[in-house]
Amino acid sequence: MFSRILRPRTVQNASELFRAFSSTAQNQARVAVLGASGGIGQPLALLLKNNRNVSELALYDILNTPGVAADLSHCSTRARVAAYNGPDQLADCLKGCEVVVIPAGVPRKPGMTRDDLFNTNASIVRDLAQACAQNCPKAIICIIANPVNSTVPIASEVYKKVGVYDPKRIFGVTTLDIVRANTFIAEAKGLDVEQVNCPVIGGHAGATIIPIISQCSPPVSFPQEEREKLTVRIQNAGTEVVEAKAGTGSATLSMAFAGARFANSVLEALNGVEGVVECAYVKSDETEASYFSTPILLGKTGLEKNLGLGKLVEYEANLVKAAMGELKGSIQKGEDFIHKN
Ligand SMILES: NC(=O)C1=CN([C@@H]2O[C@H](COP(=O)(O)OP(=O)(O)OC[C@H]3O[C@@H](n4cnc5c(N)ncnc54)[C@H](O)[C@@H]3O)[C@@H](O)[C@H]2O)C=CC1
Ligand SMILES: O=C([O-])CC(=O)C(=O)O
Repeated sequence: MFSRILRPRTVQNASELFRAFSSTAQNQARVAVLGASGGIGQPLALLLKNNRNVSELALYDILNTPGVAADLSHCSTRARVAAYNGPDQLADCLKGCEVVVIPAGVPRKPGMTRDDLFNTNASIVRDLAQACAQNCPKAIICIIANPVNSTVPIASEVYKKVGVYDPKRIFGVTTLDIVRANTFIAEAKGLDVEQVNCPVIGGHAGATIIPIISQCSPPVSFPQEEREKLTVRIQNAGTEVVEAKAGTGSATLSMAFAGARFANSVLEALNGVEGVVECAYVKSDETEASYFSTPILLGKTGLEKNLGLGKLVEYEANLVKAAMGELKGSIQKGEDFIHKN
């Protein structure tokens, strides 16, 4: 039985990612991964296969899902695995799903911004969101595909068109930014990374990634120059990986880790666990940008309560101000794409 109560404004630590595997889930869910054969999709599917909150794992991609599913299905965990290959099988994949995770789309190469992926990924997310809206309108949708600042508005506009929009059920996954902030802060301060919890708000691209180090738990402090360096490192961490991978892709393993953590938090909240909090990019009234990531209390129908920005120090408040232009532009671009296509 679940008994853990998370304090609001906290996020889960790393060891909790695997906790569901050793606990007894009350309700198990059918979970789909769209883009399951990819660099993120495969390790994410492995982590979800290992999660006791998952009864059925529906793997969809435009290629190679039979092989991925056959391989995964031999793991001696309870989740049943099924492969769905190509658009003709997408509807069957989605029927009955309570949670859908979407890492489908092309990754960056060195020199590209996340926004440079828009031309390819916007239509991928549009088509997948439409299938979700038609086949599992009540499912919680977790969007990993970049540019997240635009793909979440894209999915939302598609749901509006289909007539099933519920902003409490559509999330942009920014968990990797929190995972990175926790890791870098723990390294800098010699802390146990599993005890560190630093909210990251805003969006998921460059200057829109805003670590709120002043709200870190346990409290940490840095001289201003060091705080700025740490902030910039968190903002550029995706690029750090893109450059290290030298043209072969972007973060996959750490993203699978982060995506599995977010999906597990959603599943636990669906199961009635109270006090589950994650930062995520959602429809929001917290700032002048109509989508914004803040700590979110998750519940049985997705977003239960937006916990807001909390108290910011001047440096952080200025980062929020500086992010507004880019964030609003990316949101508008996503919405326009659906209105014009
Ligand atoms: N939100 C975040 O923090 C992060 C987001 N990403 C983003 O995740 C996305 C995926 O990255 P990777 O897995 O590394 O790429 P990848 O290229 O290794 O895998 C993408 C998969 O999507 C599949 N795909 C393409 N079109 C599809 C469609 N219409 N329907 C279903 N599947 C389709 C491909 O066949 C491929 O298997 C990229 O857009 C990347 O920028 C990556 C890291 C972090
Ligand atoms: O940097 C990228 O393109 C992939 C990503 O979103 C991340 O690693 O944060």
